[in-house]
Amino acid sequence: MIDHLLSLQKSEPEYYTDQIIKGVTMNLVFAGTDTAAVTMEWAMSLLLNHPDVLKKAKVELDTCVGQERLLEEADLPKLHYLQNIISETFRLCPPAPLWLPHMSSENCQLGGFDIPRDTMLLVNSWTLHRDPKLWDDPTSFKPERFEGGERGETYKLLPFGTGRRACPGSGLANKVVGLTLGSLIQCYEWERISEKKVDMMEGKGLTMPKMEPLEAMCRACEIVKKVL
Ligand code: HEM
Repeated sequence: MIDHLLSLQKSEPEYYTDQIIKGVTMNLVFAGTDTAAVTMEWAMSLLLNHPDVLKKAKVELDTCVGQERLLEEADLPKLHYLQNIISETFRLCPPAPLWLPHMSSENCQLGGFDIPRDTMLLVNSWTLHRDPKLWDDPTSFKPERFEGGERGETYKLLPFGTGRRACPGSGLANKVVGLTLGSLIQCYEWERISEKKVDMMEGKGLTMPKMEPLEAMCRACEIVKKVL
């Protein structure tokens, strides 16, 4: 991508300055790394607290991919239950819960409030994702609620924002999270470090980190010996 930006600098040097290129690159690194890492930490925490869900995901991976080769990007569309786990993680623990600030371009009304032009507006997807008017049993972790795919509950899920300023990295993020989480489940047997459930308290920060970093135990599966 930097190569591409540098070649654009040759044709349009006034716009693609070094400062713009540095800014775009840093923006993508900041926007794309912590968000995906936090999602995986929440997903693993939820799975460790719901071993039945973890077991079902493992069965899906063993059936669709097996223990002879590693999970690949091309496998992801077949792994519906893994995708449902990711959707349910995004619902309960959206890594960018306040999106980015938006601004009203005209006077308008929102939810019965008069909003003047040029007002900063923050959307709280954490609250929307737990609204009992929109979701059945909203605080429970139930990946099955997404079983209808696009025709099911997915349209109410807004972890990447919506509209023209929605996250341009959503496709990449879904692949990174799917491949990493899927590989962790395919390659290792996971357990909590004690009988006590993983603490799900949220810490402070733009990308909604866990208050307590996740600690877990894992044992390598057959595939790890074969591929490493
Ligand atoms: C789990 C991963 C991610 C989540 C949950 C996420 C979420 C979001 C959200 C909620 C917004 C604000 C949308 C709005 O205000 O309407 C956003 C914006 C943005 N995201 Fe992501 N993001 C993720 C990964 C990525 C990745 C991988 C990239 C790029 C490599 C990226 C690049 C951006 C950029 C550049 C914007 C600003 C877009 C604009 O202002 O027009 N994000 N993201």
